[in-house]
Amino acid sequence: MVTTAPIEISGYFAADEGDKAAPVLNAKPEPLLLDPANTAVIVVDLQNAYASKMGYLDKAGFDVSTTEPVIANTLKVLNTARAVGMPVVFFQNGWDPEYKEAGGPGSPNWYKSNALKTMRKNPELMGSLLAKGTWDYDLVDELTPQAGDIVIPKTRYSGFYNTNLDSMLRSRGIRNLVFTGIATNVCVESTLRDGFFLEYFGVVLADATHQAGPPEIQTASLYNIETFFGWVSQTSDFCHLFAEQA
Ligand SMILES: NC(=O)N/C=C\C(=O)O
Repeated sequence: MVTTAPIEISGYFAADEGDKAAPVLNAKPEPLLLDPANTAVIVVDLQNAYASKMGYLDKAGFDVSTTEPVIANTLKVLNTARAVGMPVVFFQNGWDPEYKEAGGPGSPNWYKSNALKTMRKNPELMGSLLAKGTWDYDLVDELTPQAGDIVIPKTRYSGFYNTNLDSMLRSRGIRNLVFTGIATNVCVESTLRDGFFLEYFGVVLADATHQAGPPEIQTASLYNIETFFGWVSQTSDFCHLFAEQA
């Protein structure tokens, strides 16, 4: 028989611990069990390219004037996560300085990447956007990784594609992924979606993310995540949940 009763709490119920042991995160569409022992924080592409004035997104015409809270809130999340021993994973998106990893005209990425399109339109920018070794590729200064953090380079939007993310997570027993970063509607959503297909529970901290595009894109992406692929919460909910254990 199919039950129509609303779900009161979602999440991974560790067989040997019962369902009451784990902290419960206030989230939409319903609260989510979030055991720090099987949860990792995933910081998506908080590089100058995506979060700073004069970075790639800015140069490509996207509004980055309100990305500062993303960095400040991610910092709060990282302080909390490290204090309770949660693994922290940073992604860095980009390619080698000659853009071999970006793919040529045989790759859809060559046509859809706004960084590559911007550089083709402005050849003087060639080599400066999303190229390893440049300021654009670097993580923002405020979020310098600490000892024990995991830094994973990636060449496409999803952090699961062609990277060692899945094995890094599985080998640590991780089942829940807490997302911050830029852009909500591109690399955050792509990675959370791929995680969903691999049976990870993904939750986005909305005020620690920012969209590429107009504000309604943020709303649309969060709707998509909350309705089809995962959960949506806020920085303060995450930090308060673990404050006592930190
Ligand atoms: N990090 C991202 O979400 N990237 C979005 C666009 C791009 O990299 O061109």
